[in-house]
Amino acid sequence: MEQLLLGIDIGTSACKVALFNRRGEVLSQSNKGYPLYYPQPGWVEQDPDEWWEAICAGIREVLDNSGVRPEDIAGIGIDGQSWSAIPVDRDGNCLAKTPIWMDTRARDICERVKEEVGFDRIFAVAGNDFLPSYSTPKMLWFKEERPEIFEKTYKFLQSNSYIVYKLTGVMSQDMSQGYGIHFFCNKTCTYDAELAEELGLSADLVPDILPCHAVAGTVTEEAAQATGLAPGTRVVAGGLDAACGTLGAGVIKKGQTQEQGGQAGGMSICLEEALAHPKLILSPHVVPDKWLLQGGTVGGGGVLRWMKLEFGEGVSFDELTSLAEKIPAGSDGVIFLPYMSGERSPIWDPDAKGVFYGLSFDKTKGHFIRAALEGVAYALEHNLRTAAEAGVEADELIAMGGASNSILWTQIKADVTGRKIKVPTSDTATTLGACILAGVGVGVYDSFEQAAEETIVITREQQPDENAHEQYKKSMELYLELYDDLKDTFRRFR
Ligand SMILES: Nc1ncnc2c1ncn2[C@@H]1O[C@H](COP(=O)(O)OP(=O)(O)O)[C@@H](O)[C@H]1O
Ligand SMILES: O=C(CO)[C@@H](O)[C@H](O)COP(=O)(O)O
Repeated sequence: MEQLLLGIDIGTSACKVALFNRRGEVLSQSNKGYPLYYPQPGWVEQDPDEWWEAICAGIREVLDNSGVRPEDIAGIGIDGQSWSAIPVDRDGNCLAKTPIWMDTRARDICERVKEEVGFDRIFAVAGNDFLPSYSTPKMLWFKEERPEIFEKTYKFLQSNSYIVYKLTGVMSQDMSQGYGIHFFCNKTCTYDAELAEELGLSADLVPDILPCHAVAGTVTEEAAQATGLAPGTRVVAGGLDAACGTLGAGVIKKGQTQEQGGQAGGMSICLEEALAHPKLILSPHVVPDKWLLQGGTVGGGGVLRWMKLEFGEGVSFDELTSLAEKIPAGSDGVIFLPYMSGERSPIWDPDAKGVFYGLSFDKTKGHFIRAALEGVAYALEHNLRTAAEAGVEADELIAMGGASNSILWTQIKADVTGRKIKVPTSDTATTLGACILAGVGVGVYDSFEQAAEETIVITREQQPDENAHEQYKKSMELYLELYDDLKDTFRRFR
């Protein structure tokens, strides 16, 4: 009997479900979208039960289209977007929409708590700054602004944990997503109960911690009814989407670096120690005893998705990006600041705005598209330079996410960063990473190294062009200067 593995990715724009064989070949996959809600300026939230509905439909579609026996699925791995704060009661009922990773509603709480508890005390445990995008401030927001919900809250769950619960009835917290909780010690991967109290919370509000590849539970009869899965199928704890994508891109050794091309942008540099930087993001890798020093930007693939929705008039991504092919590197001086919901690393400015600079009558739609693609690449380079300040040098990049489908965009990132970019088989690195976790957890693979060896194939490599890189050094200076010149304006007119 072929041992199959099912990967589920709770992305920002959609959930992806993919059925893999042990060689990492996709037998069937589905993509089911769900809405984002923007109820107030700075608020971005999603409904976990809409995630669940989409995932049930996605699993059924994959099972129907593949024709496999559900019993042949040896394990299920789930990865999800970062920094949720899903309040659930004792019966696991979701009590409210969750603010997602772009949401900055808790910004005032962050400023107050950092005053009261102190940056150093928090950073010493978390290895991350106390910023509104993270889960902890969102838990405090529920406590202070929605006490009627907070009082009924038994646990706050992460995105993947909520779906693990819906499948198995078990509430868990995986190590990689622990980084969203500031009383989770990134070095020891344990809770600091004292810091939880100092922050005004309790470690009892989050589930027990599991390694990402540990079996959290098995599919219940109820979940089997909802999905078509076989009852008893093993489900592992899973992890952070960026970390699973990093694993699925084959980044499991020190210095290897993932380039993130989902809605969010950024990178993850694999480390063998918990090396923090106040302007970057530290999380455990989903691979034990490894860590990821991450740059997480708001404007990743989502910038192009927004342009396609608002200005694309039904064209495909490739048709849209083809307009940029004819525009020279640097977009004839047009610069785009991709700060479309404030910006996370390395500037951490919730007031920052998206900006197109350098327009004149001779500029075309192609200039807008190319400047947008380049702006995302400048944000990536800004994070790589920040990591270098911490003594962490990223060498070659390995691309993942939907944006890695674009040869032009990948070339622009190579030219801006001056680094070679390798692209694995397809943009299913995130679901493949989730499946590798399941495969190691249930014994299909003996190790992560063996799994990566068997499943990950690099299909193309893109080298930086020296002339373009020289041009981009100048554009990068202008990009950085524009933000420095505008940041006070962003704040005064927030
Ligand atoms: N062919 C393409 N060219 C450029 N960008 C693409 C292409 N296909 C998808 N994308 C981008 O990839 C993003 C979706 O990637 P995905 O990894 O599915 O993100 P998420 O998991 O965050 O939903 C979209 O924002 C879209 O802009
Ligand atoms: O914040 C991070 C990682 O630190 C992002 O990875 C978000 O989790 C969104 O992921 P995508 O939906 O863009 O894949």
